[in-house]
Amino acid sequence: MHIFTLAALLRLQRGVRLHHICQRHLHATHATSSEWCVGQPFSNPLDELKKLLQVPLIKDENLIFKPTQTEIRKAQNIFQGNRVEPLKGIVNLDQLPARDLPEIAFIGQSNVGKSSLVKSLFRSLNPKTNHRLTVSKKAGHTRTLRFYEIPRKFSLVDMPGYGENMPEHFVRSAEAYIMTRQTSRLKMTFSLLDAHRGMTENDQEFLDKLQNSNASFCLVLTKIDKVPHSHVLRAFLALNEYREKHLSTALPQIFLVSSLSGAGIPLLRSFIAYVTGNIRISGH
Ligand SMILES: Nc1nc2c(ncn2[C@@H]2O[C@H](COP(=O)(O)OP(=O)(O)OP(=O)(O)O)[C@@H](O)[C@H]2O)c(=O)[nH]1
Ligand SMILES: [Mg+2]
Repeated sequence: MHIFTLAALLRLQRGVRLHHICQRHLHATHATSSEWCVGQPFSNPLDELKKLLQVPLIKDENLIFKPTQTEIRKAQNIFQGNRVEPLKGIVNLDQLPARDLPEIAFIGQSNVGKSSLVKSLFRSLNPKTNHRLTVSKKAGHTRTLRFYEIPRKFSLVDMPGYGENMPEHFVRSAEAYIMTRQTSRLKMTFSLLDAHRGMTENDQEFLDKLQNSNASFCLVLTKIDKVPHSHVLRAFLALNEYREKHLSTALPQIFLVSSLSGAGIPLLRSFIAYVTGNIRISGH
């Protein structure tokens, strides 16, 4: 079954409000970032969070993307065994690439880790590409839409962020691209939120715009290495609760990643390979 059909079905479902339950059942923990996915590079960091609760973290049916280890491994080869071509950054949408490749966009507040995530997805595959993709401590570093193509497979699109030091063209460039790019081209928009900072008013405003658009989008919690697991759990539950209340069109599954440690990256690679039609996932 195609993922959008699955997502459409799941939109109709309502999850339980776990946030309040969690406050009562949270195990005391001081587990640190370095303990994510130890010895299991292909696992979902969410599995680590499950250990902190005595009740289910999320409903089983909301975990809709469950590839096997073999399927995840296959996806790594697509990212790490192919040449990546960075295109020239653009601001005007009439300069968008004409090539008919599936696209995946990364959006979020400035400094949330968009460029780092794209870099991490391609890491170790092509050092020449890695050094062209720059990141910075200073918010507002990426100023244009940057397409990174794996020829004949897909493009990942890094973008400027909203919030601090947002470029003046943000609405007519990044935002307009996400809201108007035909869904036949833009297969998925990853909306990034910082596990350390939690969801901000700017995030809520942008997520509400996505909800009111035709864009297919899903939520990604970044920088999970930066804070204790209990902090990530609270950020996850708050985001999941917001999703249940306000974001019925978002994919019900939230991804957790650390671009620094690589936790969650193989799973995200396999999801991208799947939504762009580059691998098959059994049962989907
Ligand atoms: N600890 C940690 N730091 C991260 C992670 N991802 C990004 N960072 C740091 O966060 C800062 C911002 O990262 P970028 O990838 O440039 O963020 P961005 O969203 O592209 O920012 P703009 O281009 O300014 O919109 C940099 O100092 C990164 O090193 C992560 O997973 N863990
Ligand atoms: Mg950037």
